[in-house]
Amino acid sequence: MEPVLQVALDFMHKKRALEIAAEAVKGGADWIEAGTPLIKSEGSDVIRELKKNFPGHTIIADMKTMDVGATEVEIASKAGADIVSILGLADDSTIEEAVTSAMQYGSKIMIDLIGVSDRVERSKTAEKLGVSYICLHIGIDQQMKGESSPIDILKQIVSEVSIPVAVAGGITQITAPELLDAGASIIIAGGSIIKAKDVCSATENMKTAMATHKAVASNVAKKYGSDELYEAFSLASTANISDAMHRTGVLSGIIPRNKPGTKMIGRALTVQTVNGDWAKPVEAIDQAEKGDVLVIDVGGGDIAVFGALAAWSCISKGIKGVVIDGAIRDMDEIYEMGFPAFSRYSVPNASEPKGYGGIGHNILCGGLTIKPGDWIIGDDCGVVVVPQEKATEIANRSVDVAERENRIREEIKKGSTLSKVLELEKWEQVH
Ligand SMILES: O=C([C@H](O)CO)[C@H](O)[C@H](O)COP(=O)(O)O
Repeated sequence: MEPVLQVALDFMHKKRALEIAAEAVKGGADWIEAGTPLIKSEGSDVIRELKKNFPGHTIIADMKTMDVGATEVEIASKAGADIVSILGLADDSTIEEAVTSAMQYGSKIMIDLIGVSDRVERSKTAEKLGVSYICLHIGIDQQMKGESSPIDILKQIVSEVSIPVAVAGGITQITAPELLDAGASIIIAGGSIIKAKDVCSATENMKTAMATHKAVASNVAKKYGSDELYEAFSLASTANISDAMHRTGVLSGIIPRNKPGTKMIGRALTVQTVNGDWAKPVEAIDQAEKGDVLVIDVGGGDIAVFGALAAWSCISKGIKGVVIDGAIRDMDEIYEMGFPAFSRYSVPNASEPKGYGGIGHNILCGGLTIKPGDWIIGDDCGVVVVPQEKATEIANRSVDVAERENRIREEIKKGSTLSKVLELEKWEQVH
């Protein structure tokens, strides 16, 4: 079978999905998938609309059925689906029922291996049960933690079954060629196409990558590993990061004191002191590693513990910035030197270096606990903290938020509004 590009529409809204599907079809998409969130928000009607709008294209209903296989396949097939996805985790009886129902309504079954532990064995069983396609799938939530499609398992599945094997899960114009080389017949792409500012070009680029077996450069939907977090956080704003953390992580009352556009990214070196005592903050500078951010807990004190000479010392050491739950001084000089600084207060007066407190233990700043090594990101909106144990996942989710906003921005710029693009009134929470 010729390699197929299946574009997955994982939106909540039918109108946006249909518009983006039209752009993807223009760019050469072969198959169009009604994604699971789309079907769950709009119902099977969206499958009907896709069939009506793109009659020459194979329509996939990503039902991810887990039970009542026959009924769900009947619903999707009657709405126009040519292929219906059933979870590999479902009981054999559900898969058998789905296959029988698909034969009755003229559709086919694709088994989705998301969450399956022995994917090779399950693929062999699924083929025996009569399914037409296998889909090796790394879910979006798994991708955020750094998982990607395992080439070795793909190769094993391809060698063990005779039906076409699809791959899904964060596939980009860079990764598609190696998956085809490993034997995949169907490339399922969601984010790398539907989050692109220009969906038509992104689809064309994916088709080129598939036809030539050569990567085409693209940054959309790239996933970042634990050694690439600086790069990832540099692509997201503090607002994006807070959204990715379900609107948490914000240091309350900590205000940027920088030139507009200043961004700070680094790992926390925590310091605790008392009001006006600048000994530990200044000693911490000598203990810091390049790339650290000093985070100073002064319990909200209003006498300065940090000033311009400390800031110059930080620059000498390669420290990325300072965050103070208390007061800073010499802001005119610090502003001019471009050293990122965030604090609760800016005042002229300091006190004596007495030496209370400590360096490198858990502290409170802006109402949140900060641990040494947590990621600290600051920009014109304020400061957020990302716990180090969740940093890879939050970095990827933050970039995802930024990319989805980039796409929405393009739609607004064509003359629409945020409310219209998101169909806000229709989707308000029911109270
Ligand atoms: O099936 C999918 C996911 O479970 C949400 O419904 C996606 O369509 C699939 O993963 C493809 O999307 P990307 O991973 O963004 O390429």
